[in-house]
Amino acid sequence: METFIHALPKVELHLHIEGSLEPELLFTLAERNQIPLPYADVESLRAAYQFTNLQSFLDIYYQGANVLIREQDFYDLTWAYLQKCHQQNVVHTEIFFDPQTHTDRGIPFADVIGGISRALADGESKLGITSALILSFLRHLSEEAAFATLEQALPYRDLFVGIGLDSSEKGNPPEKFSRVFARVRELGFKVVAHAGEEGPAEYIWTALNDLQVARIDHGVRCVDDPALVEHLRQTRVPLTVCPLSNTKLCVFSEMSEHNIGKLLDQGLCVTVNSDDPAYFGGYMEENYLAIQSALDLTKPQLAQLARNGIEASFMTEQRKQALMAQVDSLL
Ligand code: HPA
Ligand SMILES: [Zn+2]
Repeated sequence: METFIHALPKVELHLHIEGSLEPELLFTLAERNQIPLPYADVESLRAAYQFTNLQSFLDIYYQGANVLIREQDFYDLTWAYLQKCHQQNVVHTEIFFDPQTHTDRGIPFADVIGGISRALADGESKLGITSALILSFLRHLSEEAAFATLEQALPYRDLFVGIGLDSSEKGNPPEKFSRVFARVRELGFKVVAHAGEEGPAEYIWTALNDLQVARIDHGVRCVDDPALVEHLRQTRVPLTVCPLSNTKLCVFSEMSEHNIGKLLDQGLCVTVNSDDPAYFGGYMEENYLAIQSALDLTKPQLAQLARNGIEASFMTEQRKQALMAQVDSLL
């Protein structure tokens, strides 16, 4: 199974680049930028990665991002992630970045997007990994702040393809951002949003109807509403599911309780992703392996998950067909 999972040409659609900051690089950057850390060493930092819910993770994740200061830091962060992709046969990745986490600390937007984009260009020319960038608004902040971030981003509009919505979900429903996403759609960007991770199935409906998203990030709580499951099955609006994230943040008590296998068998376009791999214990292959062993998934089921990732991506139809054929050739 390990060989089969490795051989699958994998597409990642739900990855926060700030969540790929491994403790070792975090310490290196803290030293380089002379940022004091409340942890003595890499081991004690890693030991602090014990989460009870989304917010307990976000508090540590935003603290970690404070070591990212220079354009080169954003390059190094992104390049380290792309090397992981290369090792794990991830051939295409669509990456979130959270500009407000950085601009609110006085880091220029240009340095954030510049460093990430420069690494992505090298990822394509040196490693053959294609990619797209998705700017994500922080939903615990105001709609006004999201509008200001959009304005700041527009001079760089050629560097990203879409806009998403992340951070603390409960109490920050999608409709809080209806107007800014209407503007985002007018400008021609793809729209995605985190919904139904911890928040209710209702937030998935409003992400679909108010924000008119092309994909739902997470979405696992759709099962609380059978009419929504049927809608997702019929429309094949993709869910970018993150199994290790869901168990680390106690969305499911253990992997054997995860619903990705059931949703797959019901015909929904569920995909496998790593979310914040440095914090949740694994990249794409570790996520595939974890669900395979806990849910006893077969090779055809794993291949269908890989096909769903290809289908759900923003790649050209031609590239999708070529990758689908590669998956099929493995069965
Ligand atoms: O899983 C997540 N959910 C919401 N916000 C996030 N920001 C990084 N990861 C996440
Ligand atoms: Zn996420």
